[in-house]
Amino acid sequence: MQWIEIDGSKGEGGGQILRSGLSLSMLTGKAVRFTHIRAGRSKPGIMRQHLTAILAAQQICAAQVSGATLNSTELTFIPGQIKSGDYQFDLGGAGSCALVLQTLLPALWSANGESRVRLSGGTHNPMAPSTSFLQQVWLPLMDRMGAKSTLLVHRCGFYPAGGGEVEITVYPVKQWQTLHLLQRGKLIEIGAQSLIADVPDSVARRELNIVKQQLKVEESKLSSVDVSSARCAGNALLVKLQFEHLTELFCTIGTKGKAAAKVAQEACDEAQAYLTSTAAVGEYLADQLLLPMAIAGEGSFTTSEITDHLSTNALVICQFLNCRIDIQSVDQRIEVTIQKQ
Ligand SMILES: Nc1ncnc2c1ncn2[C@@H]1O[C@H](COP(=O)(O)OP(=O)(O)OP(=O)(O)O)[C@@H](O)[C@H]1O
Repeated sequence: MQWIEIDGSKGEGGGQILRSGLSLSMLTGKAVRFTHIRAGRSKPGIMRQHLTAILAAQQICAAQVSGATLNSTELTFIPGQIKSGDYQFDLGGAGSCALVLQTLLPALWSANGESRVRLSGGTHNPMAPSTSFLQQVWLPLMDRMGAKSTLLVHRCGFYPAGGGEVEITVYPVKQWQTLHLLQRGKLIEIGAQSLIADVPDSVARRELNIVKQQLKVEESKLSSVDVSSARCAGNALLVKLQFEHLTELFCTIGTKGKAAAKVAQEACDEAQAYLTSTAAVGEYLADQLLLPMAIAGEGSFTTSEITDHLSTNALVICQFLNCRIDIQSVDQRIEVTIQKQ
């Protein structure tokens, strides 16, 4: 058997190397051996969120797996056939539902039939895409690439208790479409939403007022949403920028002891930095577009910087797929081009 060897200490050295490797192993049927998993993190090895992704991937493609335990730094994964169907997975805390879903979706899009996945965990986490980001930014772009799905968030889940409930219906891809996102086009609208769970509405108001002043947002485009059925108190501020060719969303998380003004300032700073650049795609979206574009066989986008996540993900993808990913600086922005070889 031919093995793909992935050294998890390379480049960014985090969980994305493992997740992208799993997605591609399921999709291509190639066996993979991971070593030095998350060696770049202060607590290396497989954490709860990664373990859920591994076990979910194993179930979906009947894989033979060894090393799938918490803190393990090595894993082997021999994929079998992808099966569409109904699945349910639990992150057992506030681990990111979005990251687990992103791991599984490429395989489910390539399955023969429709699938439904229910997942419990965190919906709005720091350092991960929120389910709002998936719903409003990433999945609509996947849709344009021919990969359709419907994501419902039945309950929000915040750190530390989690308990968010999401459900996604995934439809098989008939034909991948090429997507080119070189320009963002004209700004159509800026809006902001503050999600609050057992947090006073005055916190949401303070956040929204800062966004209103700094980003010049109309009052009618601001809203606070009470999501109090969440298992623990929580707050997420979402700033949405809708352009002619795509939507970007910046999400910052409010935690106990963090001032509402700071939560709002972080979101405004991220949005401002993006608005000031001429790139179409923000830094987080950039690394999350690479894999689907490589699966589609072709694609391109502009972004503002070459993050470690972007360059490391490109290396992992090229270990599995016969493609070429060019990342180069052109006119004060970064142009990323993906082509089949
Ligand atoms: N605010 C954000 N909005 C959207 N996506 C985000 C945001 N913050 C981080 N991400 C995305 O989350 C992913 C994080 O990957 P990373 O490998 O760091 O995560 P992880 O598995 O939780 O790992 P680790 O604990 O190893 O850091 C990246 O794809 C990144 O683009």
